[in-house]
Amino acid sequence: MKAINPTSTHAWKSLTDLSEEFNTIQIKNLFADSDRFQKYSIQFEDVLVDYSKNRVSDDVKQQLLNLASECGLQEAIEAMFTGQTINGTEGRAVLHTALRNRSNTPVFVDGEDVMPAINGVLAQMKSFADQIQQGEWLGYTGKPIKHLVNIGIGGSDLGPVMVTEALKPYQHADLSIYFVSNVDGTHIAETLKQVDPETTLFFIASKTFTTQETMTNAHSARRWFLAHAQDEAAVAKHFVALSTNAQAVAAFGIDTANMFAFWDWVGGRYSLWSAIGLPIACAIGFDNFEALLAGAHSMDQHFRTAEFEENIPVILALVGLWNTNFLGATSEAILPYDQYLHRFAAYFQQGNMESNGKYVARDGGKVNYATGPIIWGEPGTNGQHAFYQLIHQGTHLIPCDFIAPAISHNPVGDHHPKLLSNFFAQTEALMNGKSLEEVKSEMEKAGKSAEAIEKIAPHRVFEGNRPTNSILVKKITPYTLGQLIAMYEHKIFVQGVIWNIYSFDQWGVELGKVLANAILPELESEEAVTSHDASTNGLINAYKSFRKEA
Ligand SMILES: O=P(O)(O)OC[C@H]1O[C@H](O)[C@H](O)[C@@H](O)[C@@H]1O
Repeated sequence: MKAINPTSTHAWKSLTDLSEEFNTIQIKNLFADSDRFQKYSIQFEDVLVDYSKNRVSDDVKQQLLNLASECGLQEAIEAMFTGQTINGTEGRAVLHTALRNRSNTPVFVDGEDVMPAINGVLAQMKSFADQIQQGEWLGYTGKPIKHLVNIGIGGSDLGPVMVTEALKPYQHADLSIYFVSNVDGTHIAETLKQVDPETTLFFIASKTFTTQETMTNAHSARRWFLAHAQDEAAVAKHFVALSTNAQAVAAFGIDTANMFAFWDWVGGRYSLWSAIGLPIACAIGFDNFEALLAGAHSMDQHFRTAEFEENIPVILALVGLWNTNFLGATSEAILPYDQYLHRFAAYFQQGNMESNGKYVARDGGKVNYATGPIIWGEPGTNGQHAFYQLIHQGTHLIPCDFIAPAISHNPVGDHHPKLLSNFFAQTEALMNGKSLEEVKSEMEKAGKSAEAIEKIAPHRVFEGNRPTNSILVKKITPYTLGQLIAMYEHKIFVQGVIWNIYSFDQWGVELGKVLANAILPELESEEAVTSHDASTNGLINAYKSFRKEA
């Protein structure tokens, strides 16, 4: 992959020039072009992406496309899909696309086709998920499994949580699923209260099988289980491992026959397509899991082959980059108008921020431009009654992605048209705003006094001109969800390429882990510590003093 400082490109300079004009240009005025919606929206199968409500013109778009070319995007895409070592700091390929490569064409890593191994694990997953779904996998007292408990954190938690929540309408009626991630004992304790050891299956999900939180929760679950089962041999019926680390799995006491493998070229936050997806397959059935893979594969094909100007992930990435690097946005909100997608923003908080939250460029120098934005969001309409105030009238520019299905899984009364009317209205309001004149005339019509109008009217003005993308899908199915996830994954990839950073490592999470391991033994004794700065010493010593009253 080329290592190019994007600010040194011709396109970056042109975009900088254009940004002066586009910092003040009114999006609503751009709609004087009656073809704008057609020109600035892309439909791929049942996914429609409308980016017309952005401060984007043909010139801006052309320069953004030039930027992508100057930064070697096409070569970078091919490098990823063909298994080249694009994770430069860990010396690894990045092949979540191979996990869902339904065309089954060979994909080589170091001269070896990875598809047979992927297909082997998928077959193992299918056989296991079928047994769970059909009530054939029995617990130590001969009863079928009813409760699925995934123990994992980060990429070994967020994907399966988000997907199983998003696809709840597809979940087997006799199965319930729980997720334990936090090392806070409350998480495992409250979960274990809800399940029955005779009918519970634990998935110990960890790429490394060394993560402190997961191992601590896994040991607690094992102790709890053995307190009931009183038989080590029963563990094999109730614990499976999803990992790349067979040695650590065996050391934990899980038979490697009950291990579902994946590989170091699967990043944690891109791993739901791998064995990490086993709880998904068990909850919604393997056919639906395969449909999820197929949806992602279709988006992969689109991303790899569509011209950049008609390429959804490329366009979303470029528009996001324009907002971040040229129009001053520092965050992006993901706002699904679908209750089932309530963990979607949280999922991409990790996906995006752990991938592109980096200030070190590929050559080891410090970047001189903004990289990954802060990602946040909640489902509409809840967010409207919480934080939209700031999006409409705050001092920060917050580009928003609105996501909604046209068809609801729960067509109750007029809920869905009401939900969607809010989606459409918000994007319109964010763009159009409301002028002082409009507010004044409304207040006059409502019979307000001149004095009241003078005082209140400015507070009721909306500047508007807030950029939004609208992503409308026909229905949230396993297939379209797979498409949406892959769409955002590739958006993140494209931005990382242009920002000239390594999107597939996460060194920034290490320091805190190391320091916590140093502090843990210091918490054992009651003696005051003096080994840190005054604040850290003070906090540790206050903790030791408070806990005496426990
Ligand atoms: O799957 P594991 O090895 O347990 O890792 C779980 C998570 O923890 C790490 O600290 C990383 O920040 C994440 O990228 C990863 O997904």
